[in-house]
Amino acid sequence: MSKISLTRYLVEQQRVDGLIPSQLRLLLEVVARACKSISHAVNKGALGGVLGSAGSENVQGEMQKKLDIIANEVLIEANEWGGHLAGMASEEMDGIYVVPNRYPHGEYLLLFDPLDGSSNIDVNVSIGTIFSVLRMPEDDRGVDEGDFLQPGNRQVAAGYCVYGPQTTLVLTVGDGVAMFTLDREQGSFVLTQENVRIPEDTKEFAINMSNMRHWDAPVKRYIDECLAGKEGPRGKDFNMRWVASMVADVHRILTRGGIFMYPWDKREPGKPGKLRLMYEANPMGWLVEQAGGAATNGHERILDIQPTKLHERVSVILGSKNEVERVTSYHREAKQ
Ligand SMILES: O=P(O)(O)OC[C@H]1O[C@](O)(COP(=O)(O)O)[C@@H](O)[C@@H]1O
Ligand SMILES: [Mg+2]
Ligand SMILES: [Mg+2]
Repeated sequence: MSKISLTRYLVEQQRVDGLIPSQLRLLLEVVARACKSISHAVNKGALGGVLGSAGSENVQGEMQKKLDIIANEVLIEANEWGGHLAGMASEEMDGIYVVPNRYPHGEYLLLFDPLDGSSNIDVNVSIGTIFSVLRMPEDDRGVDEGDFLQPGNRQVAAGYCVYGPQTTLVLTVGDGVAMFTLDREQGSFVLTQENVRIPEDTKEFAINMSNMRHWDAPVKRYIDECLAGKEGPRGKDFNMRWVASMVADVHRILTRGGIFMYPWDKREPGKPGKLRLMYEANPMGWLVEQAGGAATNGHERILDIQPTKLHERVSVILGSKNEVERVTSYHREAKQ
């Protein structure tokens, strides 16, 4: 059987199934090319001089790694000229990036976390790029931050690329989830799995356990019950995994199920959570839902949250449907 490249897959989505317009297909091809180029940079590691700190801070007050900045530049440069875009927003940029001369051609807005899992870059553990595509509001004359503040249920495409033992691009345009593996010899992404499904039940959870003493009661209750194993109320033993790269943890969940949580905690009570809504939780939440899973902030569906600012943070609970519903119900009960 002949291999199906990402390009052919997208052309089929456009022509045969009429699922995406040609402009969105081209945009996604440009994003994939940028990811390929980031993958090459990641692979060079110390040989390419790309490891280590950049010595600067981003808008969130986090130290930037060299690769955070390189990945951001690769995505901006690739999409500035090739992507039917009106504007871009990134974890690594304070404000939005208005694509020059976009009007009337820029139909879309692209948001990304150029390099997710920054703490893993230097130690050669999986990292990735997360992206989300929104439509540019039509009646608008100029691009401003307000145009980006759309809930996740308005995304037209979302995905990530994980740079691990393999480089894998995972994509949804609202018709299920497909995975593409980078064939380095051919230089192209090849379809390796379609109709990805997350099992509804799981015995595996992912959470940073070192924050346990700071959690809220519903999260503590859920994890306590998992830890109690066969003898506890769940009647089964659980396993734990925490890569500390959301892309890698979500990739595992899309591959074999599980629940991922980065909940609100008492360390910084004013912040809803650590992860960012627009370019981490929304794209991951949509991918997980498209694969039959669920994603909430403990109280509501992530995709229904109306953002109020670009770098808004959110509490995240996502993965196998029955587990996410259980944690969400514990939050509901605690509120009553
Ligand atoms: O350091 P911790 O608390 O384990 O947090 C890990 C989480 O932080 C993140 O690395 C945040 O992403 P960035 O690296 O893009 O800031 C997630 O990928 C991951 O789930
Ligand atoms: Mg991130
Ligand atoms: Mg990042």
